[in-house]
Amino acid sequence: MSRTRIKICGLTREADVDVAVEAGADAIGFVFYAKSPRAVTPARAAELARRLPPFVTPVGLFVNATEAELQAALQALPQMLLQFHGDESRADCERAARPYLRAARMEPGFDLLDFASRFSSAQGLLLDAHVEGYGGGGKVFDWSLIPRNVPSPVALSGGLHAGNVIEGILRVRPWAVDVSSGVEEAKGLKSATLMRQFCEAVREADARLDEAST
Ligand SMILES: O=C(O)c1ccccc1N[C@@H]1O[C@H](COP(=O)(O)O)[C@@H](O)[C@H]1O
Repeated sequence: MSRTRIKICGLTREADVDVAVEAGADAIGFVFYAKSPRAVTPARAAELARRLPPFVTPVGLFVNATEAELQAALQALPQMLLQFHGDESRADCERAARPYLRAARMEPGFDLLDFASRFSSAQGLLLDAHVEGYGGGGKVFDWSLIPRNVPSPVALSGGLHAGNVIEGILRVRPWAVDVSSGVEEAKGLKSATLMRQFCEAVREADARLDEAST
């Protein structure tokens, strides 16, 4: 049975966390990047993460964070999965000795297979569109740029919403999907309706994959 994992990223309010969990999110992202409109402090992220039930993973998103910033966030939220979304090297990603996702900023000419081999210690690769400001831009990239034989689990991201995620899943067959601006009513403020619609669309895509395989 297909079960595409769902990550909803950039949550800043308790009510949004509760709806995301109830709608079926497997992971909730907290943005530790001060320039993002969705940025939260480590203390605030820890407060929000206290609402998560077992088996829903908190994910900390970093963009070129300093060692002190990374450690402060890890101290507040020791159980989180790390997501590196900037220009971090493999050594940067490994320095905390924690499981991590590495974001690849997809654009024509980008060699994803080379990137995957450079970041083979990542738990998975998160494929996002190349945008100014590193991410969260709501931009879809050309999914045909993704080779078939990516050796790591792939989280498809970049401009996803309830209206295009079914097509994304059917075409790319990712391990997970990740969404931020596509489920927002305003930057950093998630919409309960859009989050529910997004999760329902993912389940619909899974049902279609199962139907196609019988
Ligand atoms: O959310 C942000 O503000 C952000 C800032 C810097 C880097 C990444 C960011 N978010 C991540 O970007 C992708 C795509 O987001 P969207 O759905 O296109 O808005 C997603 O993985 C977020 O986790």
